[in-house]
Amino acid sequence: MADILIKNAYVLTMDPDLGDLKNGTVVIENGRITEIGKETNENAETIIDAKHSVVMPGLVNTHTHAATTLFRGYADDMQLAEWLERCIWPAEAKVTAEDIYKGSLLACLEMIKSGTTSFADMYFFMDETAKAVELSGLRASLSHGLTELGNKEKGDNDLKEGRRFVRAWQGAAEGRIETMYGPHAPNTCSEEYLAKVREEASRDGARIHIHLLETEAELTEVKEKYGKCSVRLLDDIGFLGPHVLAAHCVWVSDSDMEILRKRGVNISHNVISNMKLASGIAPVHKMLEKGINVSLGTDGCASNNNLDLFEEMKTAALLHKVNTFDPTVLPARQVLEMGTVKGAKALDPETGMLKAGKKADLILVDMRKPHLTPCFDVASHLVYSAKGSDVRTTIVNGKILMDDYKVLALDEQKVMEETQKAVEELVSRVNI
Ligand SMILES: C[C@H]1O[C@@H](n2cnc3c(N)ncnc32)[C@H](O)[C@@H]1O
Ligand SMILES: [Zn+2]
Repeated sequence: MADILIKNAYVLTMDPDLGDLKNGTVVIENGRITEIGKETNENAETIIDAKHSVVMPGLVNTHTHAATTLFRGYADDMQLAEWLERCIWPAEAKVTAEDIYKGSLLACLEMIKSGTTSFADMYFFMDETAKAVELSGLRASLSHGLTELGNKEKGDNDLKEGRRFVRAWQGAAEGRIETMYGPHAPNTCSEEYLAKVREEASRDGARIHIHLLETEAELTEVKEKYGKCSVRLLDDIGFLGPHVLAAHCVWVSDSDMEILRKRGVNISHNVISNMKLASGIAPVHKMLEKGINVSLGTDGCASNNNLDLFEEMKTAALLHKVNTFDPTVLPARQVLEMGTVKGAKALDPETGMLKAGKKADLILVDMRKPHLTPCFDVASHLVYSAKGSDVRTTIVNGKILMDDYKVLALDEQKVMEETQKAVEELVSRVNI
């Protein structure tokens, strides 16, 4: 007998061979999708009637700082450098491991409730985020942020901690946790340091998560220091490859894009964070045209201010249309690909698509809502009309994390109350 049988669903498989199935079924066993089709004779321990719902792959958030839910709305409407240096970093200096645990749990809760089934994170006290991922049931690619900031000793200590974390948690939580190295950015880490991180990562067989050309200031700083931009700098030290996940890539030139394409680098587009911090507009349609793997990220809640990837999909679709004066760029299906298949390609290619053999990371979106009526085209609704709060059921690794709006692994009220309390104490310590 199978574990879960979903029936009477509109199944948006994101598999080009299968397409969408009206009135379809999905069978899940041992954490994987075993069957997809119109009908099945399978019986299952749990049967989900998905009438009036869309079943689709869970969304993949390829760049965030989960625990920064702690700083949601704490410092808005500022320049990135000033925002980091005057507000975020001083606050982060006072944060405890317990705060990070609570902030991460809140992030996991928010992601489960808004249909995100896996995410890539870069932060510190990462054991705490890993514990939150383990408890919540989500899938994640986690890295300890390495910020050298001109201080060799700090760089070495960060690298030591990053290495310890990579080795301690790789494959943990029934294989739901992947660990990565997380050098912060080419303007906060030196060339030698980046080369060292690259070497350590390849020795451990770990992948790398980095911020890349988020701001014009990074472009100028790196050019002044090295006589070339960040992408060339990284390429010249053999840093780039398909094992690299680069967040932002706002200030990339045509020749940078060519390098990123050739090296098979995965890009995380963080459209709302880039808009809020006024970092600029990443040339996403050009990157997609070149065949670069561009997925979506929310960035942290300090610069978004939520983790709702439905908002991210809509905003990405809209911004690139108005930026190019071309309403045909980033159509709904392509944006859905960025939120699912392309994100999965960056984090775990065994997810992101509903297909027999893939890991069972999927969501049910409730279509019986005023703002989703009538329905001509499901893909259009998911990108332009739906919200994270329309997700009614979330399944990761074949386990139901939210069942018809009820989160099973976490006590919602308690998670919110505890984070609120922790933040009040934290803010009284920072005193700015
Ligand atoms: C891992 C480190 O990255 C910082 N951080 C959070 N958001 C951004 C952003 N948009 N750009 C650069 N760094 C950021 C975190 O605050 C932490 O210090
Ligand atoms: Zn970031």
